[in-house]
Amino acid sequence: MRYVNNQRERYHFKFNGMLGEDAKQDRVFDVVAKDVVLGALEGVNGTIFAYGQTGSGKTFTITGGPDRYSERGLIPRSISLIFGEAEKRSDHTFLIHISYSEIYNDAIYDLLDPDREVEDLEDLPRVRVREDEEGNVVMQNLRTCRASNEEDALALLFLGDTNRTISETPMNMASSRSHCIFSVIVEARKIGEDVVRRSKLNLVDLAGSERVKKMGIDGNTLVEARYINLSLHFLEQVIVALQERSIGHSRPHVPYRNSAMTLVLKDSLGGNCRTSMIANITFEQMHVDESISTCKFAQRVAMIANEVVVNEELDPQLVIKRLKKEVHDLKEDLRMLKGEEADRGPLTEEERERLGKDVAEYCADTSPEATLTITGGMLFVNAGGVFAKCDKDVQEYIQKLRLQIEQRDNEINVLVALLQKEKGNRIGEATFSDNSKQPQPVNEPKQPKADMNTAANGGASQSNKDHADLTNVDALVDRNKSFELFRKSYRRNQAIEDNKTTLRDKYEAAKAKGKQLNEAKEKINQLKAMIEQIRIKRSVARIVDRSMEDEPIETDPEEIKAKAALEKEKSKYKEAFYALRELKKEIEHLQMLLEQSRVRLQKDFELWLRLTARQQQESRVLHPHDDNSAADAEPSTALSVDCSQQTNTNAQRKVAWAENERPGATQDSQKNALGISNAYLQHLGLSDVDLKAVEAARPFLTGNSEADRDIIKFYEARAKLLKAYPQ
Ligand SMILES: Nc1ncnc2c1ncn2[C@@H]1O[C@H](COP(=O)(O)OP(=O)(O)OP(=O)(O)O)[C@@H](O)[C@H]1O
Repeated sequence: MRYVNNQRERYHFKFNGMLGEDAKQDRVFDVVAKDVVLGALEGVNGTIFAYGQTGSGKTFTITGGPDRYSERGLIPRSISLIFGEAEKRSDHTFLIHISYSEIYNDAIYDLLDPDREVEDLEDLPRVRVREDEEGNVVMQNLRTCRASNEEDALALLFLGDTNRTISETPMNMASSRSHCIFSVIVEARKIGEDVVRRSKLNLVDLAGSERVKKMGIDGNTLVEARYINLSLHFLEQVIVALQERSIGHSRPHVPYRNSAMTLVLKDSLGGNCRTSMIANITFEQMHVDESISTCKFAQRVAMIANEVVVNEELDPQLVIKRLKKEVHDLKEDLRMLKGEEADRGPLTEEERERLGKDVAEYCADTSPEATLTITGGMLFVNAGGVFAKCDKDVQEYIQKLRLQIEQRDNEINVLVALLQKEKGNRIGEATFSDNSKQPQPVNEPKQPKADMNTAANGGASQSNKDHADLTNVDALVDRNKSFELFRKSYRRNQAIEDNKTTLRDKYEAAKAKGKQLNEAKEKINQLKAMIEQIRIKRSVARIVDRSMEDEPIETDPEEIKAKAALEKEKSKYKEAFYALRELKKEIEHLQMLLEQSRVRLQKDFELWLRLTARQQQESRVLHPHDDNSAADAEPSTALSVDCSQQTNTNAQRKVAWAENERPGATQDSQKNALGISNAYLQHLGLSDVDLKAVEAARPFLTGNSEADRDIIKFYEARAKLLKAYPQ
């Protein structure tokens, strides 16, 4: 700790590890997530959550980048590890379910909704969260979908992400203004045992932890920001309470119930859960305050000690199954001992004789090890009086079996009652649905309002209710042209094109591997047939020529050669098989990325269209006789602009950024510039909510046109001024 001018200059934090800017996603996964995910397979609950300021890379870490396969985040990597391990553990059976929810303004929404035409968040089903009598958190109305394999699980992730993208408002397009929780519910049973292990793995992407004060925001944006800050504040309160508790302060209450987010994450925070927190920070000087506050928060979280146990219990279903089998076997024994026969004819003379002999021998044998083995179909035969000697023993044994059966039946009844009660409890808490019943998310991705081609072809199906005012704008008459124009200069177009090329290459590679696989398979079959032939020939030769009988089989040079070739082909086959499997995964991932890019491109296009229309209308109103209304006035660096008389909005707009950049600008002149920017917005009837739309549009405003450059500069300048002089 160091102080300069009474200001703290240095901070020291101690964490489990630090990953630099150049850390790749696979390393992040290995360091942060791998153990937690493997724990979930062993019945230990796990949570991984990312916390940090807006834009620090939380979504990138948890879900992944939008462009490349190598940028897959913790969720797809965890899915891959879970199903890879499940396949390896052949002595276990695994049952995997997925849920995916979003918390926005303290309300929880189910992102795995396959049915509806989602246009905004309110179209998604609402989830209620409550605690049961034992304090367990119950999510009511949250869909929990079965995933039989990795593809199913990825398709569900994709479905949720697509719903998330579609339901984003322009205000939150540039950043996630909600918390998202992707959960994997694992049930593992060892074959032949009655025990089941259950665990839940949560991967949580929290909303950005700052912003309200810096942006002069109002309306929905302010409400949204308040909710985010409030829930993060409650999260902090929970962490502080837990921290105090962990260092021995007796604190009666941990305020989980203050917000939906803290309640949902109750177990992850201070409960039975192995929790990893990722503190995402930005190194830039201007974000140093947020970075320090993120580190402080992480430091507190690091001090909480959770108590983790393996969630293991007897599975009533399995016990019932085993007991039923036992009862069945006992009944069979009983029937046999009572001499009840299934429909078999009478013993033959020969059987009678043999049975009589065996029984006589058994009865004559006085040693305790004496056994009677009855073979063939005689097991259920009424052997007449042959058991007379052992009758008393048999009666006792029968009685014992009866008692055992009764006991087992009782156990079954108790377990069935238990199971019914449990089922009753679960009804209404979560909807378990078999994924196979849902529309396949991969092959039939959620269709946005209109697809890329529809948009390019006139967008007849496009909902125009928001854009009715666009119809008179010349530049927007031809949506085809507009779309093409937009697409070409779209910031992410290059990444989309690159992905298309990669996808084509991967298809080619998969085709080549498929060919290799088939060739190896064919050769394996040929070699097997060849070895078979060699063996037949040799056997025939041995029969014909008795002198060959002594020749050792293993040294047949022809067979040895064929076997070596077979081994070689088998390893080629294996190599091609695994390569093809990897390629398949990569191809599917790329397909999903492209589909998501398509959805986002369409949304961005709509937003751009709206902004362009607004710009043009603005120009027409202000310059009705000026065809070249975009002509610029020089940016004014002198703050003599009187905004009440100012009609040239371009100049008015430029004042803000010019003043912001001007060397030697004073506080007063900058505040004045901010005032002018306010007046500018007011003059146009724009609010900061609209400005947020501009902000959202910024990443894809290319800066190629003067108007675009203007908006970008204005937005940047206003953001900086607001940061310096919060209103
Ligand atoms: N490690 C990285 N490598 C490359 N790009 C990254 C990395 N981390 C983040 N980015 C990029 O930075 C931008 C912001 O990241 P991201 O959206 O993940 O931030 P965030 O913390 O989730 O923000 P918010 O809280 O606003 O949602 C994105 O465009 C993302 O692709």
